[in-house]
Amino acid sequence: MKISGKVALITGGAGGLGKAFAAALLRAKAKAVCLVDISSRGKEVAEDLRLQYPPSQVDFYHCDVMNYDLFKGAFDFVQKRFGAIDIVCNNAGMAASDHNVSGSIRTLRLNLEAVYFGTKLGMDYMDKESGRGGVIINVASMAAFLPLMGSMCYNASKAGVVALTKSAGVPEQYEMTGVRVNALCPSFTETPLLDTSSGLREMIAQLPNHPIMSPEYVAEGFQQLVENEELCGAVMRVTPQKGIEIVPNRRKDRNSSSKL
Ligand SMILES: NC(=O)C1=CN([C@@H]2O[C@H](COP(=O)(O)OP(=O)(O)OC[C@H]3O[C@@H](n4cnc5c(N)ncnc54)[C@H](O)[C@@H]3O)[C@@H](O)[C@H]2O)C=CC1
Ligand SMILES: CCCCCC(=O)/C=C/[C@H]1C=CC(=O)[C@@H]1CCCCCCC(=O)O
Repeated sequence: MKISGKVALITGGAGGLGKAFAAALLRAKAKAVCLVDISSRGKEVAEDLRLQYPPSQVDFYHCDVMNYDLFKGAFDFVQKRFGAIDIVCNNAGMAASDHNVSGSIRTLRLNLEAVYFGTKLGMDYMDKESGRGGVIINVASMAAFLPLMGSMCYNASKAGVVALTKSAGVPEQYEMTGVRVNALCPSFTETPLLDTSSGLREMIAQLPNHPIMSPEYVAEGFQQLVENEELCGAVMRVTPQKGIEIVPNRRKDRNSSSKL
């Protein structure tokens, strides 16, 4: 998809990765980006981006995406203000340690349930009948594949996002909706999230060959998932070791001419 002139909604847009994704779209001349976030910091982030990237429009919508009706309100707001939505990024997320039961349950709800809400709403608002097709990027994590000790629900939520995205992005579904759905799986990235678990930075520092990536680098992968029309149901890893790469899709391989 050509980003120029398009309208985007990004959840968790006040945070480290959300702001970098918004900036990438704005550099590519998106018409409008709406940051949807529970934190009122989103207002200043939107203001900052608006000043950096005129004449694109940048707005903030205060919302808890764990509440379906409130989240739907964000879609209505964006559509009314800017016109048909083209790009949805389900990025809002959190982490909690296994000792924290209520935090772990909240992690499952925000990182997985709200991504289901955003995927369903994205399809409802952008499909060929109500909109003009589009693309949904769901932010998972390398934790979907490499379980981090001490955060069972974080890891499970991210594995769930990968499975949900693959299901939403099967070719038969795309034929009906015209909406591509892809997952982005970054490794450790320099954002405020890294400071929410005590001792996490020390743990990362002890991992061999594990520099923390910049949000701008992860945003390069995000932009490829938006732009490349061939990617649907795709899962992208972004790691400091191997860079930006698409995980081989076994379902596609099975349907291809290869007999392996
Ligand atoms: N930073 C990292 O190392 C990695 C992060 N990720 C994922 O990237 C995504 C973005 O995280 P970061 O930018 O790193 O963290 P961040 O903490 O900077 O941003 C997360 C944003 O989500 C918002 N948020 C939290 N609860 C919300 C709710 N109920 N409704 C709406 N917004 C809500 C927060 O206010 C915050 O602005 C998350 O899904 C995270 O799991 C994935 C891999 C690595
Ligand atoms: C190789 C795996 C890369 C995973 C990248 C990622 O998603 C990182 C997320 C971390 C950000 C804040 C966290 O809390 C997340 C990891 C959780 C680590 C385990 C914390 C356990 C504890 O607090 O006791």
